[in-house]
Amino acid sequence: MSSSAAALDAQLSIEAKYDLITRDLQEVLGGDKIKDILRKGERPLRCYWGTAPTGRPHIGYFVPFTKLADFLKAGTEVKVLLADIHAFLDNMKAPITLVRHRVEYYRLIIRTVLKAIGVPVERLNFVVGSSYQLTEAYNMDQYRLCAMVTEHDAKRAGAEVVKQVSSPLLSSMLYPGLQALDEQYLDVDFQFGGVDQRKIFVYAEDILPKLGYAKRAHLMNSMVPGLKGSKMSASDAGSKVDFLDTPKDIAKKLNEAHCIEGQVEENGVLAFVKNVIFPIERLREENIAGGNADLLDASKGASKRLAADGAPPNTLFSINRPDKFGGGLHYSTYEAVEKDFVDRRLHPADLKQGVADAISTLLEPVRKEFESNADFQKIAELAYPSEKAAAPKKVVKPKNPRFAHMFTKEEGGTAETAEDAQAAKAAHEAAIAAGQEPPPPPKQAKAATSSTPKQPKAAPKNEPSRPLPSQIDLRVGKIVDIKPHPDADSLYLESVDFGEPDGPRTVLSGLVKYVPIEKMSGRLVVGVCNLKPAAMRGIKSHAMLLCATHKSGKDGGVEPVAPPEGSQPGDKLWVEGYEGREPDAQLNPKKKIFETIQPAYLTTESREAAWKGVGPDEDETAEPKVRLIKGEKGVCFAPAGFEGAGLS
Ligand SMILES: N[C@@H](Cc1ccc(O)cc1)C(=O)O
Repeated sequence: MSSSAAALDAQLSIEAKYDLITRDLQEVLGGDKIKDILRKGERPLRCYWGTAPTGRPHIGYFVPFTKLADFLKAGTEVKVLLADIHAFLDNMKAPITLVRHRVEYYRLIIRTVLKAIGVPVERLNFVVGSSYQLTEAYNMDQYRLCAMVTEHDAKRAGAEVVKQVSSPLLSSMLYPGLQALDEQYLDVDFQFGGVDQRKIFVYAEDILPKLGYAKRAHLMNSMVPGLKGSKMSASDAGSKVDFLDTPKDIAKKLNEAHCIEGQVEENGVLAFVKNVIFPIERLREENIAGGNADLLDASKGASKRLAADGAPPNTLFSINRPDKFGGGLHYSTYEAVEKDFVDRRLHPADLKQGVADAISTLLEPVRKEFESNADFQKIAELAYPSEKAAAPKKVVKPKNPRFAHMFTKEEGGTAETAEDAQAAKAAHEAAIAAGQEPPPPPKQAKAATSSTPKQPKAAPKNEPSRPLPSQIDLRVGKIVDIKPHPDADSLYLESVDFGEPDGPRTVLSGLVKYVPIEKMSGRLVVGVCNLKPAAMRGIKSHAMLLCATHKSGKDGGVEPVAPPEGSQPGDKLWVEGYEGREPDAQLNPKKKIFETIQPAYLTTESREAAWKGVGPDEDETAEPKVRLIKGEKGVCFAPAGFEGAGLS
């Protein structure tokens, strides 16, 4: 520890240290344990942050990095785990032959970036997972753990972190257990990670005491949406800004970022300003105030200030706006940026430009280091050899692409109009095709300055070019009346109360073969409420019940999905991560919105209803993520026996 850092650390009160450790976090589990250790003052706190060296790290990593600085400032001993074994346990995200090169690449890039933002790297302790995970003691513990944990619990723990596939490898089930053991073997008081690690953290809290070890505390930062919205992950390239991108690359990616005028929600650019730019600049100020200005020495690889020369005092972030658009802008708080943006005094184009400049400034020393260091370049090439030869696009895997049993000819009788028939057929085909082809890539909105006169096919402004799961209106309904359809043997004719003032809706469902009428009557269901009404054998259906189809196919059974316990008719349901958006009033059949979203509906191994897809705000090559379908009261479930089922 440098003497100035030690001095600062000694000056801080216990509360101040705790506040520093926990500021900006989304969640803290076991904060009391941390306070106890601080209070006793017998030894420094110890923590670790782990990363599995898979894809190239990108600027989303800035978020945990500023926290590492906070931990150090509060006198905590910080380890950075380069979890090499985890990198291939997770569905071979890093091939075993490449993983050691990736470890070196991660080590180098992380160190270089940390230096650039003024984190005292010499105080960090880098540890490679395999350096202790192959010992006899660790392995014996890992077997003991395996003898205590069910497959179900292990899968559940990894659901948000480990890639979810239909036939999971054994390795993916070992992953969370190893991460739990790491806390013991790295001898820490707390583990820090993104809130996506929460299930693994809770699992660790449960399992370590059973193995006779102490339960650790867990600190979680929120998931910052990528520039295109949603979590930034290392394993999907494309739209993410790489730490080694040139200013030109950065400007281009920013230009394509999701940033709608006046809108704060789902705005990846504003989120970046809030979660990265201000914390980094605050760190810079604190380094100066704390007598650690040496960390900001450009000759040692630190980046420049993001406040313009001559900006008013306290400025942390300046936007170099041309005079003709009102001139430079200078901000000392994120709130002020947000306010200007909401009040439309700050235009998206200027914000994007300002953020692109800021990122370029932050990354300049990183690129310089890379360009002047032949070893660094060699490691990058070894770690990511075929990077330039475009990697094959990942395909969204087939996921029971069976479309609604009510709309197809065999199940639902004949559709009445030619248009309905065509829509149903197209829907069916789209559902099947979704298994073979990824959805079309998002179209980039043209910059405001574009000289292209017209783009007839382009999606209107503010509207995503691929459907959003939130466009589907999912609601809790109650079957208040049910009888067989007078003219179609396979259909029930139901009255379903969706809590609407106009009374219940008429709904047709092709469930006669699968669910006895008495089990349907009075049941709470999940309705898809904004499909264009479709007539079948003379009666129009005004919603569709979301149903699970057994993983072996319809012969295995079809059952309506249940809304969360305690739900009321009319309660809204949504796909996790897409809450708070208004669904379309009615889905335009020509846009095939439901048809694109539906094939990615499924149930998890614990029967939770979910959507496993790639949002329009994500890179289309990203791994589809499992996001639960839920409401205020909890998650929607399929009945027993419908694990890993399709939903339609
Ligand atoms: N699970 C972490 C990586 C990690 C691996 C092992 C650990 O002990 C800690 C963290 C991630 O998703 O990036």
